[in-house]
Amino acid sequence: MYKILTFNNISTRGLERLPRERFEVSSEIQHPDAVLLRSAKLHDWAVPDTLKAVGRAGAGVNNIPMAAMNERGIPVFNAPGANANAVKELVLAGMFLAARNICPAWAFAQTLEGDDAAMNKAAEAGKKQFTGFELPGRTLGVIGLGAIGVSVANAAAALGMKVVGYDPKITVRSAWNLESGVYRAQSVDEVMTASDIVTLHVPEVDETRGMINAARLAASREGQVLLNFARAGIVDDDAIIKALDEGRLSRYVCDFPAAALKGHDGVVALPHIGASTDEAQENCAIMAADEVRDFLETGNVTNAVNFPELILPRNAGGDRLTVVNANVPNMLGQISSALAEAGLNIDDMYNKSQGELAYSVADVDGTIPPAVIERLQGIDGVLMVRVI
Ligand SMILES: NC(=O)c1ccc[n+]([C@@H]2O[C@H](COP(=O)([O-])OP(=O)(O)OC[C@H]3O[C@@H](n4cnc5c(N)ncnc54)[C@H](O)[C@@H]3O)[C@@H](O)[C@H]2O)c1
Ligand SMILES: O=C(O)CC[C@@H](O)C(=O)O
Repeated sequence: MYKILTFNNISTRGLERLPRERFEVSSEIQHPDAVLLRSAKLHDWAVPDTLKAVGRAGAGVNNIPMAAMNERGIPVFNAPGANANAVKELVLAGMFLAARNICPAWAFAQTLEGDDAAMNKAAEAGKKQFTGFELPGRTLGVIGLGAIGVSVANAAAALGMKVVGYDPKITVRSAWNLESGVYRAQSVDEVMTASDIVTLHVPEVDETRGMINAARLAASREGQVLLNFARAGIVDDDAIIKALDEGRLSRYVCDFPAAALKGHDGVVALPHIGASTDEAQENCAIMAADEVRDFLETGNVTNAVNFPELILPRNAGGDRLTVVNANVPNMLGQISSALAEAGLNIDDMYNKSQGELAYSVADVDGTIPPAVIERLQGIDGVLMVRVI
């Protein structure tokens, strides 16, 4: 029986993928084999020795202590693209909100008083302050052309916008999916100066933290609208307020309320609802649950951000050994020697590496004795050993 600890509300459609006869799933489990979570922050969590996998029912993994997971040889699975449509739709809503001054116009309408005639008269008199602009012909800058960025870029192109995109590590898949008319910028600065509206779709990592800062905003196109449905840390909130006050930015629409932003007329801050649709929550939960289940039951890896993709069809017969180790020389030799010395033959084996980690799955022709497991665990650089 595998034990799965949940940290957030995970859609029941996802939890149903973990059959109760083989998986115990609860938010109060001790000694979990795996966790499923959304945005809960695990940085201060004492990682239990029993943990073998993390399933993030979403895209971003900045709430997970990746270094600690790598040190223990624990894969972190996520759900790439599973909430991209939900975020794209909210980004489009954000563009329309900003272009048509919908939030202040709505706030104004709520202040109207009197009978219908008086309200109508005041509405007609006041509406000129909310004159906006239309999107066709305007330039949208998209920073980060992954699942969400590509989806937003294509939708904006379909609305008649010019689109400028920047992503130095764009994948072949994203490049294939991207509208051919999207102009490829060479830098963040180029996007900032070329665009009427800029939208951010990068992960929060060291390289992107504080990416939109005072210098970049000072050089941006005057009156720009900035949309941030990626992560709070990518943007310097104090610099945003200054840019709004100076008119460099006309509106900042984001998914991340913060003290520095509160109460400013130019800010529309939503409560991190980019992925909050039934469809996205189900897609993410199903994908993460399937990935974690497959890893626990077969050792196969799909969509782990820190592990190589590895799928080895099960060779019927003996045990399956999985080993995670530091990506250094002579590990495979030591692993196969330990098996050979115990008289075990390897029927099938697959080894791959990614970054600092290497992962091996081997099907052997018998039962792996506890002494061999202990020996494997004792090899310098071996981080995790499992027999399935
Ligand atoms: N508001 C929400 O609820 C919500 C929902 C989903 C995702 N997100 C955030 O959006 C981010 C993007 O999601 P996604 O599904 O598109 O992820 P993704 O991995 O498909 O795409 C991210 C893209 O950013 C690019 N990138 C990385 N560093 C870059 C840099 N310095 N400059 C330009 N591009 C860079 C990558 O090459 C990649 O193509 C997530 O990491 C997450 O933080 C927020
Ligand atoms: O689970 C959520 O609601 C948010 C998820 C989102 O931030 C993500 O990175 O996928």
